[in-house]
Parts: sequence; C-alpha cells; structure tokens
Amino acid sequence: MLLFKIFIVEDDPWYGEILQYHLGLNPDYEVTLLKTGKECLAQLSKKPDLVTIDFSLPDLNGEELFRKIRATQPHLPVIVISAQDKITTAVSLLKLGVDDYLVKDDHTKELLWKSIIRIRENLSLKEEISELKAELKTKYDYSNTIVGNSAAIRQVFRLIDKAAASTINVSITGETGTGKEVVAKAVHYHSPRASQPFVAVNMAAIPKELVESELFGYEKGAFTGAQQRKTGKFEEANGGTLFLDEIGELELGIQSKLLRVLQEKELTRLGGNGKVKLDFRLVVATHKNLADEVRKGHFREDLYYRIVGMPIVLPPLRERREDILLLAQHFLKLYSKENKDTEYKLSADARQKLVQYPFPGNIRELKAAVELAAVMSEHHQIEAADITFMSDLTKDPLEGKEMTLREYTRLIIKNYLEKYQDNVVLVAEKLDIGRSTIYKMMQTGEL
Ligand SMILES: Nc1ncnc2c1ncn2[C@@H]1O[C@H](COP(=O)(O)OP(=O)(O)OP(=O)(O)O)[C@@H](O)[C@H]1O
Repeated sequence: MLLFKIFIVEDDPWYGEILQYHLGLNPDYEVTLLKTGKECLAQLSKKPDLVTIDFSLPDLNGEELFRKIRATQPHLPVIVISAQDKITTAVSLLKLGVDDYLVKDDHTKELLWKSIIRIRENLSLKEEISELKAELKTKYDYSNTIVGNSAAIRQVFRLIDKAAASTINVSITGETGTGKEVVAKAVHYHSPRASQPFVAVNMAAIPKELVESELFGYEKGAFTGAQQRKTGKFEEANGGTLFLDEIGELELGIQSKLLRVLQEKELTRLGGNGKVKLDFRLVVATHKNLADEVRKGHFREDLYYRIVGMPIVLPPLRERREDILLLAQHFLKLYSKENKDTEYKLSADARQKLVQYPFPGNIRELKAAVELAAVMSEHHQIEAADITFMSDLTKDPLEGKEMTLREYTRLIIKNYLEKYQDNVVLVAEKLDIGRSTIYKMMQTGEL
C-alpha cells in the first residue's frame, strides 16, 4: 500500500517532533518535519498528501504560505495549527479554503489525528464520485459502446442523437444480435432521462399468463398468491425509459391494454382501483417487420402507429462488412481488458476470414468467435485457423442446404447442448442468449 505523505511545517522543534512522533504511530503515514514556509514550498514537488502549517512561522505567516501552496496545488488538503484562538482568524482562513483550523493546546495532537482521518474520508468520497461520474460519462458516450463506421451505423448515430434530444418513442428493428438493446440504452443514456431508470423487458421471455402482472403490477390479494403489492415494469420505468424487446410477441389482448396505457399515460394495478400516473419514454425492438405483422392481423394498427415513433433499422452485419474488423478489434481490446491481458493481433488471413463470413448471428456471433479465437491463439497472434464460426461447428448437416436464420440458430443451440450435456444455463451463457429461447425451442419440439 502507498504511504500517505504528511508534511508538518513547524518552527518549534520540540512541538514539531511531538506531532511527528504522534502521527508516525500510524503505519500508513510517512511524516516529514519542515521548519520554514520556504522549505515547505521547495519540497512540494515530493507530492505530499496533506500539509499542516504553523500559523506563525519565521519567514511566512500561515495565510501567505497557504495561498502559495494553493496556487500550485489546488486540491492539497491543508490544516493550520495556531497558538492564537482568535475566531476571526480561524473564520477567514476557513473561508479561504483551509481544510481545518486547530488551536495549540493539550488536545491538539488528538484533534489533528481525527482531522486527518476525516479529510482522508472526504478524499476517498471525492475519488469515488469522480469515478462514478466517469462511469456515467462512458454510458452517455455511446461511441464507446456502439462501434462502427459504416454509412448505416453513422445514420444510426444521427438518429440516436435526434431521438435522445426529444421525447419521441423509438422502434428498433434488426435481426438477432444486431445491437438493438445497445441502441435502446444509448438513446436513454444520452437523453435528459439518463439518471432515471432504464427498464428492459423481453416480451418473448415472459410466459403469456404473467405478462400482464409483470407490466402492470398488482395489489395484495389481486389473485391467489399475490401476497403483497408488486409494482410493474411500467411503474419501475417512471421518469426514465421502458424498453420492450420483442414487442412483436405481444398477444392481441395485451396489445389493447398497452395501447390504453400509452394513450391515457396512467394505469391501474391488477386488483386495484386507484390510477397511477406514468411518465416514461417507450423504446421497442423487434426482429419482425411490424408493418407486415399489422397486415397479417397479428399486430394492432392503432398500437403500431403509437409505438413506431422514430424507426431505427439496424442492418445485419453482412450488409456493413466495413464494420467487421473495427468490431473485432473492439471485442479483442475488451477481452484483454477483462482478462488483464496484453493486446491480441489479427493476422492478415484472420482478417480476411472474418470479413468474408456472413455472420447469421451478427455482432453477438462475431464477439463469440473473436473471444474464442483469442483463447485458441498462440502468443497473442490470431491466425485464420484459430477462428471457428458457429456454422463450422455444425458444418456437415449444413452442406449444400440453404437454411433460415431460425434453422441455423436451432442447429447451433443443438450442437452446444450436445457439447455441454444439455446444461441449458451454461449454453445460454456461452451463446449470450436468453434461456427462454432454448426452453421454448425444447417445448415446441425443435430441439
Ligand atoms: N455496434 C456495436 N458495437 C459494439 N458492440 C455491439 C454493437 N452492437 C451490438 N454489440 C454487442 O453485441 C451483443 C448483442 O447486442 P444486443 O443484445 O444489443 O443485440 P440485440 O439486437 O438486442 O439482440 P436480440 O435480438 O437477440 O435481443 C452485445 O454483447 C452487444 O454489446
């Protein structure tokens, strides 16, 4: 651990040594005794963490020395210790920004001990706050999370900016793994609602009979088993953004209820009477073409017009190949960072293999392939042979046959289930998909 460096500036050697001895009892402190203001200024380059100064030094008085320290070290904590207990001096020094003012008496060393502890606590709080601010800034700054330079993705950036600056609803369409959720988050974290909740609900992952209570919440006793009141996702998102993923999976009955909530901007919890006022921005996503779903009678037209707001279309990765290498490098960097590892390099062959592949699983698949390649590589140099695509794992049955994305997905999942002895939780984690997707395919007999 780094020692906390304290300078004591005190011209009375006897008193200075008492303070130095007392503070030195703390093994975390490195205490240096200095006799004059000039000596202190000359030693500031040694970067002390805290300075205590005697108010009446032979060369500079406490205030002069404090001003000079602050001129070069605006954040360095300073405690003034003075023989005089004039309130006016104390107040004016504290107003100038001195961190504490102590009067020399029998208790000074104990007070100084406590004062330093308090100042250190404040310092660590400040550090924590600035770390949190930096973290929030990265969330705001979606250029760190959404990588790409293709014309398509640049247009998406433009739309995110526009959507974030307004309160318009947003509908995001794209194949699985194209980044619909990251775009939804970018809209939220870039908007004035950023400090409010972002609540994501995947409509495909909630059993039909639970959708209503999940979204609307319920009162105690609303149905058997409702032992206490539960707030629904609409309410949780109040003040922030509600992200309804796979909106195309919503049943017609629930669609009308959703429409009513959007029109009236209030809801009644199941089993309740009172209305709850709502204020959230709605962002929806789907891999389906909602306009087609309307034509087929699967999706209410009035709801469609309510939610469509600003449509953002995320093209599949195979239609924006210029983003593949940027994304691959981005994921490799993330991978090194997460594993506290050095950087990985892609050989020319490896690059070529990546840009030529059609990526049915889009960015999610690219991420998985690149991470696996990093593990397989030698000396942090990724060769073409280190890259295995999901469809390679299931190559034989695919030979010569054109398949839909769903069929591909089924084969990939099947292959993984075999590999991991039907451990659904592990497979869902490995493939970065919801467990419900696997369970559903099992229920429908596809797996
Ligand atoms: N442009 C991008 N830059 C960097 N990472 C991205 C980008 N787009 C997506 N990702 C990453 O790819 C993965 C899949 O993205 P996301 O979950 O947003 O896709 P999705 O379209 O919502 O998928 P699904 O339809 O299956 O829910 C995530 O790990 C995400 O962080």
